[in-house]
Amino acid sequence: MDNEADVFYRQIPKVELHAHLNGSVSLATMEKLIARKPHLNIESSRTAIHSGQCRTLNECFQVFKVIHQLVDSQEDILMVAKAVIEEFAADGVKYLELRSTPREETKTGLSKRSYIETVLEAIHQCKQEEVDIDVRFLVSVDRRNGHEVAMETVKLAEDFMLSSDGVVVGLDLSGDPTVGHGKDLLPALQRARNCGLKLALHMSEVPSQKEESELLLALPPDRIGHGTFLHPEVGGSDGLVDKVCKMNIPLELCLTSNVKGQTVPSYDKHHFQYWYKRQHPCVPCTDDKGVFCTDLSQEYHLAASTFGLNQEAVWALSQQAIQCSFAPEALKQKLEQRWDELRPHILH
Ligand SMILES: CC(C)=CCNc1ncnc2c1ncn2[C@@H]1O[C@H](COP(=O)(O)O)[C@@H](O)[C@H]1O
Ligand SMILES: [Zn+2]
Repeated sequence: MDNEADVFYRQIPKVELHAHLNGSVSLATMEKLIARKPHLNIESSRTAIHSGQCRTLNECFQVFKVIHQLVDSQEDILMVAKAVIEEFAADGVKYLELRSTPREETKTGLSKRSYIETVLEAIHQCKQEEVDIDVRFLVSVDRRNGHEVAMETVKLAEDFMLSSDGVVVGLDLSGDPTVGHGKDLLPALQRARNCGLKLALHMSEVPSQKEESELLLALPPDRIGHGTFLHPEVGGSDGLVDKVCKMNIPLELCLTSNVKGQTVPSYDKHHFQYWYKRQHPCVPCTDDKGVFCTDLSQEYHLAASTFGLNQEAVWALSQQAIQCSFAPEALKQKLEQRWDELRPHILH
């Protein structure tokens, strides 16, 4: 990618709505963690998928297991979360919704509650240090862990929504899409929705989740992660597409993640095209910038170069993401203003 274009994508203000904390850990931070835990004997090549490499979905999920071994104490989480926030800010991200699955680790005394508290502390410290980014947090439910854990996580998210000064805004449903069924998690997701948590749900990330997607759409979610197999050309249906369009549910689209995870065969076949052509709200996101060796500027650059978007269109894409966020109205307005002020300096 040439330099001049690179500068443009880095300069434009951006909104990141789909970033898993432990998948976003950079190589530099990973090396610090590895140095802290030499006994684990983990090589940094095992925690990322480099350019040109592709892995099966199953292999990708193994990577998270390795990372979780390296990030298992409050000290680790604080370091990782601060670094991730600072890196997004350095990439020109002005508003970030970070998501993570609360975990407990008996050997380090980590509880699910202290896990969330530590992420919130990292967000707080970045604010105090005047890192130029607004951060909100989504609590993740790992679909693999079933109904009971999901319900427990929702209750925790509810508590923090009420006590975190508006930092905890929603719930994410994620985890290996080939494991578990969304129908078992409906009561927990319904409860989250009823108490005012926003829902960002991974949906149709793999084929043959049509029935599950129907059920999840009935909630309905406030945003959809991936939605790779929703449309009829790839085994979804017009019915699913109609619902998503009628309810105007934004899609979080992660090009590199889908290509490296091999759910999409190549960039030009990415479903960004399908939805963008329909003028449906599409938000480019990184998913796991550490694991997939990308950043948000690169994702915008890829979308633009693959689908022929000019600078105006790229700007509109990044601005549209503000309205797709779970930020309160006042913050959305502040961000819109920021975009308007920056525009004449960046767009020529
Ligand atoms: C394997 C692959 C292609 C990944 C991209 N697609 C994904 N689909 C579903 N869940 C995900 C994905 N990437 C990350 N996650 C979730 O995020 C977790 C890592 O971040 P965290 O520990 O929640 O902070 C993973 O264990 C998984 O539960
Ligand atoms: Zn994801």
